[in-house]
Amino acid sequence: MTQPFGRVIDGKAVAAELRRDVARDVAELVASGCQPGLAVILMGIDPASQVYVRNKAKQTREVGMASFEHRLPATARQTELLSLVQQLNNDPAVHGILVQLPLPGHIDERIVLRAIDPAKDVDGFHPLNAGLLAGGGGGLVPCTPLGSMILLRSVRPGLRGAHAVVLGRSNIVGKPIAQLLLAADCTVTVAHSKTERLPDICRQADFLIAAIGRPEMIQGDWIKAGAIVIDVGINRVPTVDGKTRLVGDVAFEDARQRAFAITPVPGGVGPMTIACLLRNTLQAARSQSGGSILSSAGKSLP
Ligand SMILES: Nc1nc(=O)c2c([nH]1)NC[C@@H]1CN(c3ccc(C(=O)N[C@@H](CCC(=O)O)C(=O)O)cc3)C=[N+]21
Repeated sequence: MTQPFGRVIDGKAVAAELRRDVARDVAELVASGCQPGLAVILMGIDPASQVYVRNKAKQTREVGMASFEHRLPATARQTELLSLVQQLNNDPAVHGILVQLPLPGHIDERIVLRAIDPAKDVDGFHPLNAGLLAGGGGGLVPCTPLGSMILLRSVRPGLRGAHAVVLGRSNIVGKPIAQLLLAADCTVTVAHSKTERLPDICRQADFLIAAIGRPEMIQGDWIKAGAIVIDVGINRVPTVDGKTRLVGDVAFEDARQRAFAITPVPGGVGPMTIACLLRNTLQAARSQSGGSILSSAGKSLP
């Protein structure tokens, strides 16, 4: 018998399945003479970024894509970074470009993200892709929001009419997730650090998407009975024995008691982010080896 509450959503397994699908399609594309390629630019030595880049390069090769890594010192000038982006924009072997965030303080992130060819913008951060998402689809969708939607749909295929509460309003996660939920006919509330009576708003959520970056801030009694909780937070916190461990934005064990289903950290949204990056690279390679970036316009969002 399946349990009515406390189901843990296995992001690792769903991500592995998605990567298998991507690998199969990559093989097909390679057979037709195009190997998808993903280039990552890492500037400086942010620890979270290091983990991500390591996992990503390995998985890129595992699905049969070419992986290109470019490292710049934290002190490199913005013009140097921009000319590298330009070089990758013009490189036909590169179908996807990812500039690791955060960037050092002397770099204007907005200028850099706007310099990436929107057709190669596999993070989906370019304003053209953000605009296409707001307009209902057709561009490249940010990976973490895409992965969160796939996990949500893995336990609740029909999302229509449900009240989704998104905690966080970043351009990278909160806003694009809100757009995807709206496109799926949810009623969407976007809450953030200045929101008043946050626990009460959370208690109204059929779907609670936590993307605020505060370790275990969301308490068990903020969760509506039977809600689905997607925890996007990846926070490294110290343990008693002097090591560190990863926790989400949600107090997992307490929330699990009340939720219908919940994503763990690690092993939830994180692995989906990388799998979706590969999916986006495949999509980008396809449109560059044939159609335009708008060729999938009208195609339904996840
Ligand atoms: N342009 C850009 N795009 C990004 O998508 C991006 C970025 N910059 N900068 C850094 C953050 C961080 N990020 C992670 C993705 C997956 C895991 C992941 O797979 N985490 C594993 C655990 C890994 C571990 O054990 O440390 C998990 O949650 O199960 C972690 C972190 C993407 N980021």
